Amino acid sequence: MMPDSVLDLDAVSIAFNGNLALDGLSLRLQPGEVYALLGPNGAGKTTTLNLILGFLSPDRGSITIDGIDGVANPIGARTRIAYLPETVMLHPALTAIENLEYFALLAGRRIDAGTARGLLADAGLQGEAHDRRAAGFSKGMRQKVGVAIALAKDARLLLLDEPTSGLDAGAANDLSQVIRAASARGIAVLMATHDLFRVKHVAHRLGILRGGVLVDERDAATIGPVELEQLYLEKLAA
Ligand SMILES: Nc1ncnc2c1ncn2[C@@H]1O[C@H](COP(=O)(O)OP(=O)(O)OP(=O)(O)O)[C@@H](O)[C@H]1O
Repeated sequence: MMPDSVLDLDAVSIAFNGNLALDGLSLRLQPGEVYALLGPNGAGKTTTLNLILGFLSPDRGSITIDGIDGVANPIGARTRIAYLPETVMLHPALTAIENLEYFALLAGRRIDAGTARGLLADAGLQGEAHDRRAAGFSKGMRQKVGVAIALAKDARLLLLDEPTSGLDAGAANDLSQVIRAASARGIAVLMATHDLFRVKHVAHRLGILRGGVLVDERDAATIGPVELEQLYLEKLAA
C-alpha cells in the first residue's frame, strides 16, 4: 500500500451462494480524491461499500482504510469513515444543530453549538435551517447535515450511495459543492452511482464496474462529451 492512501482495496473478491459478486477488485484513493464507482444494477457497487464498512468480509484480498486493516479491525477502520446512505436518517424531533451534536457524540466527539454552526455552514446548510427540526428537511438538506457529521467526526473517507437520485438540479449542484468542500479538506470521497452525467463534473476519477469486475477507469478531467456518451452507451446502458 502507498503510505498516504486513504482507501486501498487490493484484489478483493466475494461470492454469494457460489456466485462472484466482486472478482479481484482493486481500488486506491488518495486524500481529497473524488471517485465515482459506476455500474448497472447488480454490478457490485453496494457490495463494495458494505465491504469497506466492514459489514461484509471478503473471501480474498485486503481492505485498508487510513492505514487500518478493515478486515481484521472493521470497528477501528469505521472510525475513519462517514457513510451517507441514499436517505440520511436524522432524528426528526431534533434541530440540525442538535442532530449534529448528537451524531458527533455517538462518534465520540463532543462539539459545542458554535462549532456545530460552523460545520453546518461549511457543509452548505443555510443559517435559517440550523435551528429547525429535521422532520421537514429535503434530501439535499439531510445530506448537508450528513456531511457536517462527517466533518465533525474527522472522517478521512466519505462514502455516498446513490447521492444524486431524487435530487433536483439545484440540490444536485449543492451536493457537488459539498463534495468539493470535503475534498478540499483532504477527505477522500467514494460515490456509488448510476448517474454518470451528473457525477462527471465532481469526480476526479470514474470507475466502471460490471459483473463485479472493474472494466474501465478514466480520469474525469480528460474525458470529452462524445467519449462520455460512448462510455455510457457501451458500458452502462443495459
Ligand atoms: N447478501 C447477498 N446475498 C446474496 N446475493 C447478494 C447479496 N448482496 C448482493 N448480492 C448479489 O451480488 C451482486 C452485486 O449486488 P450489489 O447490490 O452489490 O450491486 P449494485 O451494483 O449495488 O446494484 P444496484 O445498483 O442495483 O444497487 C448481485 O448479483 C446481487 O444479487
